[in-house]
Amino acid sequence: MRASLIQMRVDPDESPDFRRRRAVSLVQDQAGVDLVVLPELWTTGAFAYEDFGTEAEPLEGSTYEAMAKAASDAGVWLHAGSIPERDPDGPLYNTSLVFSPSGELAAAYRKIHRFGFDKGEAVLMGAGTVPVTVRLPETTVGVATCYDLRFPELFRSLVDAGAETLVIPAGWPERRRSHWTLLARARAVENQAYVLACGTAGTHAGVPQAGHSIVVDPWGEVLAEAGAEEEILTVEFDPAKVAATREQFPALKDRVLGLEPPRR
Ligand SMILES: NC(=O)CCC(=O)C(=O)O
Repeated sequence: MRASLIQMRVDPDESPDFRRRRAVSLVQDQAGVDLVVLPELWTTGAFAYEDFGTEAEPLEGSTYEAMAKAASDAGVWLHAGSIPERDPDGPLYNTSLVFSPSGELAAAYRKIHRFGFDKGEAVLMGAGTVPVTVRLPETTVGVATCYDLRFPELFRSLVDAGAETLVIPAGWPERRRSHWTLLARARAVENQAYVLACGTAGTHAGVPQAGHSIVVDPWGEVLAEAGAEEEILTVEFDPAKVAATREQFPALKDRVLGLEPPRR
């Protein structure tokens, strides 16, 4: 299976509209791969909190339409990263969209763990509540978004639902780059799954982005890692390696669920 992670530069030099057109053309250029991944909130930037409200779109808004068409033009599965979604009856959500090669929406995932503690995304957006997997012909994909990477229990629930490949769009800052690569490898090793984690390049809202999109195999080996600038990271991987790893080193079978609370 071949996947391309489009590590887009997100900075104030271009408008969200211009970047959307650029994203369409970058996705169209990936015809021939199986899966294309874009980063988190690439229209605004994950830290451009003041733009969330103005750039928010209904689920089936302009980014949805552009990405559905780009997926079908290229004939690829497209994880289109996430958009600031305006729910007509509720708050904003950080919502990821996955399209099939015919341009149908295959999944929408509202980010569960919002970043910012008592400000930013954590107060501007609502929290999703439902983990999401998507069946591709070659593998079952579990989706998560950026800060979710820090919460292993979400990934366990995805694995319990059959996930073999974990796809994580992000807008991760340079300041915590060491956490990004460490956590991506940890999620791969503990879940014996592929991790495809796609970040952004550039600087937006004064926050330099880490880039360093990364693909990790179920043994924790890094198959490919981008640099800090805009880059398309294309990688070939074998989905059958997940079952093989889980069979040869069956640690997931040794999970003990429902532990008693610790004694004090
Ligand atoms: N957009 C995000 O979720 C940022 C996450 C982050 O900076 C971190 O976990 O560190």
